[in-house]
Amino acid sequence: MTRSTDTIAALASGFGRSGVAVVRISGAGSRFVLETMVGGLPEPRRLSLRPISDPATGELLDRGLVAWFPGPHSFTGEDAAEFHLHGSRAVIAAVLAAVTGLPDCRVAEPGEFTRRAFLAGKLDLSSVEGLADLIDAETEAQRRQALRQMDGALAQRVENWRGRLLHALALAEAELDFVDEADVPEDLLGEALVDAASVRGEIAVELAKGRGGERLREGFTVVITGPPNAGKSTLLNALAHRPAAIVSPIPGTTRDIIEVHCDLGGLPVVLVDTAGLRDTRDPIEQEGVDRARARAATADLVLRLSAIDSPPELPCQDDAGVLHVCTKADLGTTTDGRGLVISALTGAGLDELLAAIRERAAGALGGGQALITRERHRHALTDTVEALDRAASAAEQRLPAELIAEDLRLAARALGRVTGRVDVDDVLDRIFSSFCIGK
Ligand SMILES: Nc1nc2c(c(=O)[nH]1)N(C=O)[C@@H](CNc1ccc(C(=O)N[C@@H](CCC(=O)O)C(=O)O)cc1)CN2
Ligand SMILES: Nc1nc2c(ncn2[C@@H]2O[C@H](COP(=O)(O)OP(=O)(O)OP(=O)(O)O)[C@@H](O)[C@H]2O)c(=O)[nH]1
Ligand SMILES: [Mg+2]
Repeated sequence: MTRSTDTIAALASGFGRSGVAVVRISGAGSRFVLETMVGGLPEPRRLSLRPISDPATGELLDRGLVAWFPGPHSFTGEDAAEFHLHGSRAVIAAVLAAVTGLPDCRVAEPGEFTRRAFLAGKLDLSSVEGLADLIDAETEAQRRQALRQMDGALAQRVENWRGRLLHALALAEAELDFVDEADVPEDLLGEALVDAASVRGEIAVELAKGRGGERLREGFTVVITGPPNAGKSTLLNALAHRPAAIVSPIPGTTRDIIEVHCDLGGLPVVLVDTAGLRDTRDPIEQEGVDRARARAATADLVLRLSAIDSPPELPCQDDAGVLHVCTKADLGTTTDGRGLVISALTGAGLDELLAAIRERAAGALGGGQALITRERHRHALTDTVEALDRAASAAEQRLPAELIAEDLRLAARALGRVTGRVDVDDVLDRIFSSFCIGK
């Protein structure tokens, strides 16, 4: 049903009512769509105001801006078109129905425009991922990282490494060709191994930088824990600036995990409210407590709350993953050694708490210069380093040059997975299925 030769159409702008909505079309039938719905092809790559009508009935559907992008110089590489419409549900629905009613035209699958752009060689796989991240970016730091990757920062670096490894491989193979001859020009294999070692070193530096790039995509997770009634939900609401969680004086109010995405000075932080930790006979509350413990175990940072008018859980020593917070400061004064002191009621201490979270997040997310932004990249680069290590140890053991060449080949191949030069089929569906429709 979903042929790659079909002409595809989709709403590219957000769903629901908007000022202007963009319907995108790509494929060989784009020309026919324009001829039948706007009476001809407008000037390429310019917006032209045109009446848009239903080809079946001739009824006017909207008066909008229309663009024509003849292939191969389009986003997908195919003939493509756009309708910039008045953004009502009715106009969008009518235009999409009209387009997809034409022969060999259908609604696009999620990510299908970008998939076609990739298959046409317009984007490499890491740029596709960067594009997906750019669409999902919620904060400034995420936008910068995504744009850098979309623009090829990772691809260029990986292609540089791969080119050098392919050169080293060529040297190793040349040595193979020379084995039977008396005068091997130089130590070709030795030179190949020196080059490979320098590539290995550069990749290892990137791998050693930590998971800042991956964390920046996902957000720095801060889990609020503590006994019932400590003021966890109240703190979440105060930091989120909205009543995301129910607050009440009854201990055991929160059961489900509640997540709020925040922008802390450009850094993505996911704040998580959890059930108060206590032993309980209520099976539903117990499930909440179990979930709270599990979530805290995977947090980047745990805020361990205790109210000033209840005994603290000693000791209150902060460590890399835990910050102790004493809540309800407006109710008392004995705060010695109980960590940061706040009152969600008066707002006291909240700025200090936010600064402490931001500082930890900034440390964990790195300087925003990471090349590795996904586990997929980390895997491929780790495989590359392992193959290069095998090549080096084979050389040390004076094993046949064929074996060394084979490991160099495997190393280059692992790098090729990052940009999608090799082994793409298994990752394509995974990457494109995370796209929204119209991209
Ligand atoms: N209206 C509209 N805005 C948009 C997009 C779009 O498709 N439509 N984009 C969609 O993501 C982004 C812009 N990205 C684009 C990337 C390449 C081409 C393109 O036509 N490339 C051709 C020609 C390049 C040129 O002549 O400068 C090519 O690569 O051959 C268009 C948009 C964001 N804004
Ligand atoms: N005076 C004062 N009361 C507070 C403060 N923060 C929370 N409270 C009150 O403490 C009670 C419990 O607050 P919650 O935020 O629901 O506490 P919780 O830790 O989420 O409780 P559970 O969901 O039951 O685990 C509510 O009545 C809040 O209004 C504060 O800073 N000062
Ligand atoms: Mg609560």
